[in-house]
Amino acid sequence: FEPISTSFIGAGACYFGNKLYKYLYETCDVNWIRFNSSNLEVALNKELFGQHVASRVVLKTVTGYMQNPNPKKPLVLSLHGWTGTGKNLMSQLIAESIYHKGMESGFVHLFTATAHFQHQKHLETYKEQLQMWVKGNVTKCPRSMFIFDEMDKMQPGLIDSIKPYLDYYDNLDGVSYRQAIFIFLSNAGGEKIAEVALNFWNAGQEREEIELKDLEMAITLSVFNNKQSGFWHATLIDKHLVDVYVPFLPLEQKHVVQCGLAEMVARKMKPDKEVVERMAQDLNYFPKEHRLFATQGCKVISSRLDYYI
Ligand SMILES: Nc1ncnc2c1ncn2[C@@H]1O[C@H](COP(=O)(O)OP(=O)(O)OP(=O)(O)O)[C@@H](O)[C@H]1O
Repeated sequence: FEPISTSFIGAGACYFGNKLYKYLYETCDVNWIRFNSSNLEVALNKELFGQHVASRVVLKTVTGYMQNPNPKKPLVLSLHGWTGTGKNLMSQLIAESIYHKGMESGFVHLFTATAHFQHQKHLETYKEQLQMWVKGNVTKCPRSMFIFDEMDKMQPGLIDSIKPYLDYYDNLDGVSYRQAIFIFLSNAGGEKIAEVALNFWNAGQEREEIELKDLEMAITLSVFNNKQSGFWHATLIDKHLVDVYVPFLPLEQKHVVQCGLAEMVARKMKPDKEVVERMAQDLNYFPKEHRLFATQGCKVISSRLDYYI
């Protein structure tokens, strides 16, 4: 028997203890994982410049998937485009719209080909480790996110090892992968996408008129034809396990200026358009005769800016 006051205090302490625990230690529940479609929309509009096709496709696909209580397979996105055009940034924005801790979440896993799967001779070990890692983490938290950067540098065959997890199975060895999210990033298709953007420009059409259907062929052709890429022969392509191929357009000078201004704001500086325009003017652009697209996108902005301020 416990006097009422002590049991109340005990319950209160337990409640707050539990809250504190959840606050300090991330848990796989709505306290830490809650998708917010409007947050994603706002972030895409505010932070990702010049990518109207990618923004639209990702917002629709991720929202549809996250709002489906019973998806038939995990979400698989493949992001393609020229260097420095915002593919990593996009993955970050998706992670932030789902996980309270964004990329810092213990449920978000980033793999980079050149860092994690460097040595060709270890391919079999990598395959085993990758399978174990994905299985272990989805067992711990079904709503786990796996991002594979530099897919075009990934050894062919490696991604095939996790193919069963991306498929339409109800469960595999008692684990269901249907709540998991896989995002592949690659430069494959970047040149073809740039070609399409250039054709629009040559024809006097607005960049904003470019639609997904204008770019889809460019991506799939490059992905299928690159024998060196991690996608080559990957059965996940043959089996149509990728839900959507997301094209990233090459960035123009005005987008580089936007990146520069955003960088100044991020550094808590007063945005100075003149400084940023001077920096943007000195960057390299292609094709040479038109100086239309930034060769390195927005990638070098944060280091370059230092020379101009
Ligand atoms: N479209 C964009 N809008 C806003 N910022 C961008 C955009 N593209 C790139 N950036 C900025 O440039 C830097 C590099 O971008 P990010 O890493 O996302 O490019 P990426 O497409 O993944 O490049 P890579 O293919 O070389 O890995 C980041 O600081 C990012 O914030």
